[in-house]
Amino acid sequence: MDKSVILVLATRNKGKTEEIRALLSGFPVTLKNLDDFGPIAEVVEDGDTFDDNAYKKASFTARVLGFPAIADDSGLVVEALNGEPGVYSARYAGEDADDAANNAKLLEQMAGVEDRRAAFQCVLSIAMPTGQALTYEGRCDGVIAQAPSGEGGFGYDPLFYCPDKGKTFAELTMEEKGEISHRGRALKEVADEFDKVLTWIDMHTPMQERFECKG
Ligand SMILES: O=P(O)(O)OP(=O)(O)OP(=O)(O)OC[C@H]1O[C@@H](n2cnc3c(O)ncnc32)[C@H](O)[C@@H]1O
Ligand SMILES: [Mg+2]
Repeated sequence: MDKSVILVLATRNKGKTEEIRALLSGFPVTLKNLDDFGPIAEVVEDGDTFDDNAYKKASFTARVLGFPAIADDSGLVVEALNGEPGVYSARYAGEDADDAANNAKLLEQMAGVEDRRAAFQCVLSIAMPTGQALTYEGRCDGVIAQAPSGEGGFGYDPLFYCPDKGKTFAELTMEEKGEISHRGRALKEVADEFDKVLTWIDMHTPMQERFECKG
């Protein structure tokens, strides 16, 4: 009998969804999207840190849906901008800003700035309906390019230049990005101790709900 634990992917970002699905493929987990359930309220991401917001998203989703959930809170931290846009990365150019508007604002803020060092950071929270959670982190250093380049990825990828690769994140394949990205590194931490994660989920799951059974 195959055992597969159900995990709800608590994100509304299509780019993240694709990357996390690819990076967790091959692991004994049935990953559900928020769309697989009825409408649920959006979490207010008003935490001061990636940790706070990741936990808020994961624990809210797990509590409301009754399944363990995994959430990603991530963003771009730019040295010369005192860590901005940071936790405001998704709405840097305003509440309803899209990627193009955020990228345009970033370039504007960086006009004439010599120190272009930046890092993508990611915190993953895996939470149970009871509120207990595991936390994983990943980081990737790079520099802000002078102009966008590349068609892949999402968000700030066209402006995030990775010196080791000689390319922006948007010029990498999803697989190449996953090998070095903040998200890829955080998920590698999860993958490295996947047995522990499964045991932990099992321990915090009521007996009758423990596994989806196949075969
Ligand atoms: O909260 P969810 O529903 O997961 O989706 P979101 O897009 O709002 O996600 P965040 O609140 O974590 O905000 C992260 C923002 O940081 C940027 N970002 C994060 N990871 C990125 C990546 O791998 N490549 C490019 N930009 C990224 C991008 O602008 C995201 O919208
Ligand atoms: Mg968000």
